[in-house]
Amino acid sequence: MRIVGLTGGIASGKSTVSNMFKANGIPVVDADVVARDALRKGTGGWKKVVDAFGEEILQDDGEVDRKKLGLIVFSDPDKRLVLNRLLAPYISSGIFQEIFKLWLKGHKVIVLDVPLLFEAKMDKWTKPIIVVWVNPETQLLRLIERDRTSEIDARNRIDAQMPLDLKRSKADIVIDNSGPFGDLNEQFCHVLSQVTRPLTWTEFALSRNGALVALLSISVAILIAKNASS
Ligand SMILES: CC(C)(COP(=O)(O)OP(=O)(O)OC[C@H]1O[C@@H](n2cnc3c(N)ncnc32)[C@H](O)[C@@H]1O)[C@@H](O)C(=O)NCCC(=O)NCCS
Ligand SMILES: Nc1ncnc2c1ncn2[C@@H]1O[C@H](COP(=O)(O)OP(=O)(O)OP(=O)(O)O)[C@@H](O)[C@H]1O
Repeated sequence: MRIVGLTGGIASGKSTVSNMFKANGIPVVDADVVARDALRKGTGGWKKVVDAFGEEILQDDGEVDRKKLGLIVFSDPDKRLVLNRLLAPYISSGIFQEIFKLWLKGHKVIVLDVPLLFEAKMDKWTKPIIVVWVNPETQLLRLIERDRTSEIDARNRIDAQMPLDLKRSKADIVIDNSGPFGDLNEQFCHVLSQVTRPLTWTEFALSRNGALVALLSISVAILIAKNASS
């Protein structure tokens, strides 16, 4: 199974690109959805976060007030680190469960949409890595408009992530989403054909699966040689 990594900055257009993959029959594991489930009332993640941040982050119904928690952690790097550390095990195990389910269903290509793919070091599990890039002015405007938030909060959220230009430098494929939807569509068609084409022998040999097959073949060859000589 090929796991394609999809990442980018906040409001750079990852979900928009994810929806395009889904519309083309490619399943997407969305880390934001997994992270939301990890913070639902009564879960292990919820208990740890309430213990650390106090009941004042809760709404009347006991669910976490995400807006409130967001304002706290996006303006304080130390608190954000605490939240990240508390939720990380639940998020990674949730992501692997989702991947496993899709593997059992026999999917050949899936997309892993993880905003913090590089920060969480999950990039080594994905190939190719697609980075959705957008110019800083457009990113800020789209974020303020979509989340109906203040410029300060939007800037805090952008600054909470690895710089988008650095992410772009680590990408196998870059989608520039600074233009209109039509431009994005055009780039997406090209990307879709790239990620759905079969791997070349060289790409396969250099992949983890290739290394695994090589290791197994060598082990079998050694076993056969040992049996033949005894
Ligand atoms: C702080 C929370 C409650 C704010 O919730 P809110 O509904 O306002 O935002 P939402 O979850 O939809 O995230 C929106 C975007 O913010 C960015 N973001 C989220 N968490 C983080 C983080 N810890 N660090 C940097 N950026 C983040 C991502 O680009 C994400 O796509 C929430 O983001 C959260 O629980 N974050 C910690 C879990 C996490 O790391 N999620 C990212 C999945 S890899
Ligand atoms: N090419 C485009 N032209 C105009 N608006 C766009 C374009 N691409 C995305 N948008 C809008 O920009 C906003 C951010 O896009 P989207 O939600 O896909 O970003 P994201 O990277 O998934 O964000 P997050 O990290 O917060 O999950 C949305 O309101 C979306 O409709």
